[in-house]
Amino acid sequence: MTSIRPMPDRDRLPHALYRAEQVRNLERIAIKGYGIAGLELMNRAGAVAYRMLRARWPTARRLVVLAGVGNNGGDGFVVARLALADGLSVRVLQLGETERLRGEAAESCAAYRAAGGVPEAYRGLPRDADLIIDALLGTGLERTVEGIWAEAIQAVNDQRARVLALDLPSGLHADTGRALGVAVRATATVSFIGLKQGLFLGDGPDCRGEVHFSALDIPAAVYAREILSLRRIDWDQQGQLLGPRPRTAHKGDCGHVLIVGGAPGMSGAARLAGEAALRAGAGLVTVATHPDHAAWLNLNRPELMVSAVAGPKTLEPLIARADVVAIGPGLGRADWGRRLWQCAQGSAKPLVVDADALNLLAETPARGADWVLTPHPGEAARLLGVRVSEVEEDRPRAARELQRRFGGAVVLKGAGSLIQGDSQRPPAVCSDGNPGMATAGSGDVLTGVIAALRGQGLDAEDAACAGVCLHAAAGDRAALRGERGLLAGDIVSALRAVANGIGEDECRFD
Ligand SMILES: NC(=O)C1=CN([C@@H]2O[C@H](COP(=O)(O)OP(=O)(O)OC[C@H]3O[C@@H](n4cnc5c(N)ncnc54)[C@H](O)[C@@H]3O)[C@@H](O)[C@H]2O)[C@H](O)CC1
Ligand SMILES: [K+]
Repeated sequence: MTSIRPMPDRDRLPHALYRAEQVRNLERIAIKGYGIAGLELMNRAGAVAYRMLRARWPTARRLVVLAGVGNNGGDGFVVARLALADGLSVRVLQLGETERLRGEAAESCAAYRAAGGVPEAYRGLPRDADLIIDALLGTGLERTVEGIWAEAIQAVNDQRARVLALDLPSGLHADTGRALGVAVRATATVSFIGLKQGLFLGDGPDCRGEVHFSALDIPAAVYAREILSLRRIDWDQQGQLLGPRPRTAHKGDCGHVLIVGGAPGMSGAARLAGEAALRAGAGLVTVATHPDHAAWLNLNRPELMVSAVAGPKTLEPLIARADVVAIGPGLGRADWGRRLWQCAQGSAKPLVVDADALNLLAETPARGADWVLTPHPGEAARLLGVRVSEVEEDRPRAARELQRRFGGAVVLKGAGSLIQGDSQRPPAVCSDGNPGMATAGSGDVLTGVIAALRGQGLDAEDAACAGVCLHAAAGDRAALRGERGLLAGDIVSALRAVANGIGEDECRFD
């Protein structure tokens, strides 16, 4: 029986992500190199999807399969045939002419007919479906969805029954995660052979629902023949990079982080970054900030050390004492911020560069071997001299170009933050996180977290990957009390429990 990774929990989802062409290559190797027929793969895919839907929604009795004219549709016919054999009520609504079906898809349709099934031309969605199976489009999506295909997808999104997408939500581009016109918003997606990177990029997080995966029992040796284009990371995996604290540890062993920022009126950004660095395990944290508010910046967080800096002369000794410098939160682009940025940039210390320091870098580009840049799409666009839409159109490409031009490790923030380092490893995309984290100060918290991990000995790329995942997992923990109204300070409050692997139900104190 084909094994499936049944539950959508990220622990069992593979970390390897692929583009459509790579999955087709894996299919080709499985078929040509291991003699697994295309029809056999399709039958396995349909069987996996059918077993998964029966386990996930055992009371669903009335299924509607929306079938396209390619092999994604073929998967749908397999599901329909199995449902029919189980005595469920099932209707297959065909988009495009059934006569256009070819190869394995035509054979699956014929098997469905032989079992007593009668495909119908799509003329709208029935209102009594318990479950809709989206078998319209998979990795063969070639163009913007229009006409009756767009109407059908919109009808699926407008109705209330649960939706299981086969391989990909129809209309979602397998490589970029962009919805081409319109895409199905699925309750769950079951992906086959290779987990598609588009499920974790662009519109993917909004369309995919729960993610399930099956390799369809393709031999592991097949995967050795295809390099990853992207790797999925999460805190469950990245947390391993931080071993337990030595019993003899003292604060000097855990890194001294210097946060530089907080121009007049923007002290909160520097304060958030500093507190986040403490909560992510830094031994010492100093905030170098504007004299206007230095005296009270740490009033209710005395563990933070605060120094008023007027310019390079007062900043240099603080940089000399630090292990890592995070510059940018609330820095501003006035003369004060500019002079501090030039001073920090000229130091030999590992840097984490965020917010206005990135905008100053965009004005006077430079390369850094050992820094971590953390742009959001707007800052990335300024650094690259392009429109934001071009960054968002192909995020892996934008991250690659940023790393090529500026060096170090780059975190391209957004839904599915991307990390591109200068090692031979493929870029990484974090699958933790939620829209509640799109809130003022969230980026400042991330800057503090990455700086703290850098100060605890991780290199730029590892600190960026682990920092993004810790920040996102803390955001998910904070979102247990609701995404709307989630504050950056809530993320800070969740860091400690998540960093120590303590579950939500194990700690009821704030
Ligand atoms: N190959 C195998 O052994 C397996 C494949 N699996 C499933 O197959 C699909 C990929 O199938 P493919 O036929 O390449 O493409 P699609 O079914 O996704 O559809 C292509 C089909 O649709 C037309 N089309 C493309 N874009 C549009 C559009 N915007 N509007 C309308 N029509 C469009 C195109 O002309 C083609 O005719 C894969 O995702 C899996 O689901 C099995 O899972 C494993 C074995
Ligand atoms: K689909």
